Amino acid sequence: MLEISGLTRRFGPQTVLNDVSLTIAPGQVACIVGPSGCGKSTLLRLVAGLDRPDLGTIAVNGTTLSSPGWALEPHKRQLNMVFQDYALWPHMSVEKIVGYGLDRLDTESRKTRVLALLDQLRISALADRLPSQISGGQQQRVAIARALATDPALLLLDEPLSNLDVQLRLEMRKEFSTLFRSVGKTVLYVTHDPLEAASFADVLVVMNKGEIEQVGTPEALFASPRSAWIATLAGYDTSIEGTLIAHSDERAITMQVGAQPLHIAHTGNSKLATAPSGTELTLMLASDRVDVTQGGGDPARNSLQGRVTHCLFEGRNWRLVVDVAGNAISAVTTHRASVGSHVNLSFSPDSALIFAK
Ligand SMILES: Nc1ncnc2c1ncn2[C@@H]1O[C@H](COP(=O)(O)OP(=O)(O)OP(=O)(O)O)[C@@H](O)[C@H]1O
Repeated sequence: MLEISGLTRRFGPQTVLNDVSLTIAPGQVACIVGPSGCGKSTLLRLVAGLDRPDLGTIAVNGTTLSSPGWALEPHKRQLNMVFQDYALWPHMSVEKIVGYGLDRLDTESRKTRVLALLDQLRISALADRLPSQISGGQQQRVAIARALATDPALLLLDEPLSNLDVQLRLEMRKEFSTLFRSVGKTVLYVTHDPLEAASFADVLVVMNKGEIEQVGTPEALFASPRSAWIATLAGYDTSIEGTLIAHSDERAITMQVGAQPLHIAHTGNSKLATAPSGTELTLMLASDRVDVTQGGGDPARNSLQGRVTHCLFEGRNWRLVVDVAGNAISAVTTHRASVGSHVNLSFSPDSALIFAK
């Protein structure tokens, strides 16, 4: 169990982590995602003991690792870290690297443990090779085997797949989902790729500007995203900016988009219910759930009028880019539309998300 409470880290005037609290249950795989610079690596480094917090505490399985004014040295923490560049010692064989932290074991036990790990990571055939004699994906496995060798309570991984090509990254996602479950470790995994994270995480931790924005299973998060950034990940790939005119009820509003009043029924957003008129809003839609019909029309609920600026063939469908008061809205249709033509865009309430800025 990893327990982080009120963690704050400042660098000069910049607060990089602000009052971050998080609990990860034993054996869970938690992936930290968020835009570049939001503080993901800083959080991982504080847990690893490579940096010290200004405020807050960190504990693993009830043992305090860090509290105000006090920090356990990194090598005394029951955890190991896998770095982005693997950090393998170039002059050692794979077998020596993996067994490096096992000097408390006798030679025979050490060999047995190392061979079992090499087997688990499917790199037994590479035991005698140097890091320079194996591929990036294999180096990655060696780094993980080394991190697991001392049986840590917590495994930390910082962007472990970012140096691999796309195909290998997809392969490794599958392997990670099996590996993490089979070793039963609590895992804290940082990545800038939310879909990588969602593919095997038990818990997604979304950070933004040094704070935790949302925590939950990937399915729960994508079903009810709390921010426009998370909504983008959940497939809401096109957006419209406007201003709140009025609430009709808690699930319907009128939003001014350029000269058009847009009446929107939506699935509810508690923050929106209290927003005053004049609030800037972002309406997010999924381009494959926007219906396109030809010609203008009455500005009915959940419909907008615009002009086609691009019509792009995508193999099976057409992607239209439609200008609505300066917003480039994307919509996927089964038929072509002429550039310059006027179209009506409509969407159902359950495919619209609205965020107040
Ligand atoms: N030692 C440091 N001194 C000053 N500022 C730092 C230091 N380390 C990190 N920062 C700043 O803290 C912020 C968060 O950095 P961090 O590396 O944690 O972000 P990140 O979310 O991991 O980003 P990325 O996805 O780009 O790796 C950044 O603005 C960064 O410039």
